[in-house]
Amino acid sequence: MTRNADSPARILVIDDEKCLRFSFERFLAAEGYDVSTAAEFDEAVSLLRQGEYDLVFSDIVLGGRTGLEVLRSLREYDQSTPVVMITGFPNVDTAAEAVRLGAYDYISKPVVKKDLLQVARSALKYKQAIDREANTRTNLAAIFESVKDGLLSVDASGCVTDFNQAASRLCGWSKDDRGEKIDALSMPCAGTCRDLLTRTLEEGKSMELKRMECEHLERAGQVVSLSTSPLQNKEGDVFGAVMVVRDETRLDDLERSLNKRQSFHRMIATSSKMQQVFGLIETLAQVPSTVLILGESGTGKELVAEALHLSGPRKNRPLVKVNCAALSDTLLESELFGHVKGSFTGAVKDHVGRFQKADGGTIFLDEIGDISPRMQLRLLRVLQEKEVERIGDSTPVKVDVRIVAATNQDLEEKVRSGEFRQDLYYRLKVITLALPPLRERKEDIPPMVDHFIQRYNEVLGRNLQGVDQEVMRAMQAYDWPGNVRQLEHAIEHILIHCTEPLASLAHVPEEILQGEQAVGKYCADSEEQEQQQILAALDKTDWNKAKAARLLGIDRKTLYRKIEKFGLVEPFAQV
Ligand SMILES: Nc1ncnc2c1ncn2[C@@H]1O[C@H](COP(=O)(O)OP(=O)(O)OP(=O)(O)O)[C@@H](O)[C@H]1O
Repeated sequence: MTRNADSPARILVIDDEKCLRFSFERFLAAEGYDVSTAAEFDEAVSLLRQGEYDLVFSDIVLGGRTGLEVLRSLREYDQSTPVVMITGFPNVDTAAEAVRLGAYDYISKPVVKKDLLQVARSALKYKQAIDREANTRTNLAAIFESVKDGLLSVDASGCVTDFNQAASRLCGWSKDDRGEKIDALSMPCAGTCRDLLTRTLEEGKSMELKRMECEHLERAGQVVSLSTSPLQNKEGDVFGAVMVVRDETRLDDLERSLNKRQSFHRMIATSSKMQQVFGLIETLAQVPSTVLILGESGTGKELVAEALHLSGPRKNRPLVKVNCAALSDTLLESELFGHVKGSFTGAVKDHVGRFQKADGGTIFLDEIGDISPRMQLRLLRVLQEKEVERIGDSTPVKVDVRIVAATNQDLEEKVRSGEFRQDLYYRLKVITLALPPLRERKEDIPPMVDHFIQRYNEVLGRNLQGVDQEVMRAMQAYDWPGNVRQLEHAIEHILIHCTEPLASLAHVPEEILQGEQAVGKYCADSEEQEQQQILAALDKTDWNKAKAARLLGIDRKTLYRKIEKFGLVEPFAQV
């Protein structure tokens, strides 16, 4: 029978004296209690079995039976309902005995109304407290079982006192393990949790272990976080410990796949175009063929070369990078092939070339479109013969080097115009890998912004939390002629100019706000066009070379080299 919490307390009065039953009923009912009466044992037992009582008054002598028998019968199925014995003078000892056996109290005849009501109130209060405790316990047990985390408790001696279903599922414990010492249990895992619990008991301190693979035999790859706390009494004595086992396997898997998609080596990108690039890099890394990386300046060609090297079997051998546009022809030749002492003025000692330094590994020839016809021929020989000749020494040296080249120029056009050797072009473009410009993969901008903020926070010792929505909108609207390099510079600019936690438009470089599209995308098809683009950028920026390089989206060093190559002079300096 379900009882409303507001319904009056139900009291059963058991006595064979009619007038006592009558006066008890009257006194108690007047107080608002719901009172029933029984004159003898069988009737009492039957009423008790039918209904839920909050309190029982029972005469200690009931014809041939006793109040003790009523108590015993009730306790077979109900531990909490208080029973108060009613006793005449000669039976006081029996009543006291009844209290020892589990009766709540006794009252002596003749019963005074005041005493009756007082004992009723106190017994009902006691019953309420017991019910509350039982409810709490039931709720706790329900919570204990319903939480997804595994919970386990041990006593002071390390014996398992309890664990929930999640703990059985995660750790493989069974009913039989209750009461066993945790360090004697055979566990299907590395047993890290057991060690942590034991230490918690010994040291009386809470402990935590984040994300560890627990080497569970039946749940391969299971990753859990553990936290333990000592159970202490008011005096601070440890009387046990609890452990929470959180299953992080799914999170770990998710993160792993997310990471895989968000970054590849040092590259950040979520766009499908870049996912394809990542996949292609993985495939190409396994073959020794020459790869030509194409893409506008700042798209990440150098990072692709790095990823190609690091994803393949040569990863433990050197990756040697050469920016062909940053060196003069003679210097480039000596850098690539090496020289012997005295082979030219200034060759004061032997020099090992970068091809030899890269032996067994990879050489990355950046800005390959810029090399002179003489260098083109020398390079062709290396590609054909797989050997190099040092300047001043005609003995060829065998090299085992994978060649990865990159350019932001239209090599095909250069071949047509006779600026680039066709045979070398065909040797280089065995496999081409084209990197899309940033404007064609704008979904990569938010993760890159986060990445660069994190990087420059570290470099500059700052704590920028991010950029506001307007900044992100402006960044998404902009076309980024300088691609990722320009985005990176923009974030560096923001970090330098912003001291607030969140960057706003006021901190964003002007060219992005004005949607300036620089001087046309920097991807020159001919030297003449290239020269014009560079001049336009220099003009626009009053010959501020850092700004011009940013506008062109090329490296500052490359710009200096180009200025030198084309013999460009600042108009003001000419006067
Ligand atoms: N996907 C990316 N994730 C993170 N950083 C990137 C990414 N792509 C490029 N960068 C960064 O942008 C800058 C330019 O990249 P990188 O030098 O590889 O470009 P590039 O195409 O070789 O340029 P250039 O043609 O001028 O030599 C570097 O600082 C690089 O770390």
